[in-house]
Amino acid sequence: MSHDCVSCALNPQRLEVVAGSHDFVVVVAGNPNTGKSTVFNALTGLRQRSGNWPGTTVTRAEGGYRHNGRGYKVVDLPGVYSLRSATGEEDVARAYLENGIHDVTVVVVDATRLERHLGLVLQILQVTHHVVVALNLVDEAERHGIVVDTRRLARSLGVPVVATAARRGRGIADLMSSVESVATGSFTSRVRRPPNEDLSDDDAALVVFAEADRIARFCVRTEGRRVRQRVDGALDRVLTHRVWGFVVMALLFFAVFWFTIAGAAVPSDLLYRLLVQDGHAVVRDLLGGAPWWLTGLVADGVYLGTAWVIAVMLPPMAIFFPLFTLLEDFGYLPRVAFNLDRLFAAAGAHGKQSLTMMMGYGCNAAGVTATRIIDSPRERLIAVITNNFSICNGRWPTLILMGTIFIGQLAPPGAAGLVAAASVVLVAVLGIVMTLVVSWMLSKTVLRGATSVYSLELPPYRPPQVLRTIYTSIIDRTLKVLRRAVVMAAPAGAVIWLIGNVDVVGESLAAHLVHGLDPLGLALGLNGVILLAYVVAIPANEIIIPAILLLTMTVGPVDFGVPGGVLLELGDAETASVLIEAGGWTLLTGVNLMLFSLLHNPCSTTVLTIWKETRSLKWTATATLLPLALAFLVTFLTATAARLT
Ligand SMILES: Nc1nc2c(ncn2[C@@H]2O[C@H](COP(=O)(O)OP(=O)(O)OP(=O)(O)O)[C@@H](O)[C@H]2O)c(=O)[nH]1
Ligand SMILES: [Mg+2]
Repeated sequence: MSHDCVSCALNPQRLEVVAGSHDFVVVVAGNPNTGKSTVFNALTGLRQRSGNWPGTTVTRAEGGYRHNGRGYKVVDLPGVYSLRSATGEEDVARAYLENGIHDVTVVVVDATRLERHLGLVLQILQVTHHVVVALNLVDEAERHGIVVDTRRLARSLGVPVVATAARRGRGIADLMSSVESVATGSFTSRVRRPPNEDLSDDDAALVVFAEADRIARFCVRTEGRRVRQRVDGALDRVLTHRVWGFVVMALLFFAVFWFTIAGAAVPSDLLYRLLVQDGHAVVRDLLGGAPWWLTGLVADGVYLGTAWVIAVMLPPMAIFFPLFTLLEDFGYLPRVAFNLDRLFAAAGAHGKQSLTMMMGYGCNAAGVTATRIIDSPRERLIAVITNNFSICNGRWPTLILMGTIFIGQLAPPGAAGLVAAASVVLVAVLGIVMTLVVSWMLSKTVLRGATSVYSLELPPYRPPQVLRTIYTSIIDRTLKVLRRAVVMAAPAGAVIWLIGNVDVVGESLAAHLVHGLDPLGLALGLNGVILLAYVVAIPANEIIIPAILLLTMTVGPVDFGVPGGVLLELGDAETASVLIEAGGWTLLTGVNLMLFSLLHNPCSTTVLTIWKETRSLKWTATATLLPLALAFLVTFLTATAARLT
């Protein structure tokens, strides 16, 4: 089960680095959250994910650089607390450090917490002498009046020590030179006394930590008062307070969603006019001489589907990801995990599940991979199965549109936006409630077992780099997700156009399918169009709304007298009137679509990721079908209740 992937990482064959055009292999190791991935990125110029919480990296990443005419292959590992520990993602790192074929180990330590991180350095030195210590985060140490004497440290350890501030690239050139001198043998590390073989593991650990403490006291000087601890402490008293912690959390998340929804409105509108309205006309013109079906397929199917997805998804993602990353880099996410810990424990789940839940807000596939930070297989499965209730990017647009045209409309015009945002936030909160309820149900039935006791290290608050965060989260996350959406939207647009235009016994194929699905759809307070759209959108949820609009127009009773696809050029108000007049939608349809969107099965990418992570057909099927069954049940209940009143 979940540890299969870890054990194959433990397989020594997998640990061999494939020979390529490099002369040396360098591995970056260290305690969690010390900036290993940031050092890796600075060395290689890559953009491996970093974040201010322990457990950001769960698998190893590889890259390379050239220095003085030699090629270096670099491997970034998950953090380890100790070479003796044995949790999921730590195993990957530990096995690599002990058996991996590498020439130099760069051990990254946090200059502000040297005493805690030297233990691991000493343990690694018992395995290899080819070590360079990257004393990272020296910028933060300077800010807090902590001075580390690198010469003394290097002398005590017998290996080169380089001060770095990897986020700004400081010290990286020196680090490369030191790596070179250790790799080529021009620097000979001092061989340390081997550990006493007769000691028990516990005693050996005590010896190591006593030495770490001695070296740290010898090399670290703290100037001035420990302002940082006071500030961090004061912040934590509020942010992790039993009552205020929740208040701040609710306000912060409301603010993030509200900024996303309100801030995306204007740019979305602009893109919409540019890509969907003007762009569509241009594409049709360009295809002027082509046969009608080609124009239809390309302009009304592929182009419109894709343009719609970009216009609707790009702005909210470009706002949501940077905001979320700023909170993450500041160090807020582990505090949320701390606050929600009791709720998750009461639900029989692991406290770290709140971290994986939050990763799911961008993309459930990412959330599922992040569950590797949970060691217990039982609790990890609960986290995998319930990640679906974190609303991913593909689903925000549907919620926002439904909230705007069905719920916002109920409020007076001035408050419409706020009410629409509130309805979306309410659905998100419902998602958290569902996560807890389903976790509880699973832990009481098929996934019974003890709740793990774990220690969550609260990382220090770190002022994030605002501009850089905005830049990297737009380039890395937003564009990556968008590319995927577009790749999925183009063929889906073509499929929808085709089934809408291929006639079978007097009706289009789409009409046959929609009418077949109508009875079930209406019983759920939805309709056949919505269900068919969800089938077409199994590869990617992003295309639900364009699929619904195109299908409504194709099979709806009202003839708008316009060629296929053109209805997608409508704004919110017109979209509403199309859905209501041609599709026969009511408030119930809008609300139930929101509920269905929250609950239904994960997209195909996520299902594939669940399979890769669990290697179990049973659990992959459970994670796929349980949410779908819930979606049917909840929408059926609300539809029935609505009909009775
Ligand atoms: N101020 C400052 N922040 C840094 C520096 N290096 C890394 N950080 C920040 O520290 C946090 C942790 O960095 P990562 O590179 O993700 O750390 P990691 O060691 O790979 O973490 P895990 O993979 O979770 O073990 C991020 O928020 C980084 O932006 C630095 O030199 N200075
Ligand atoms: Mg990392």
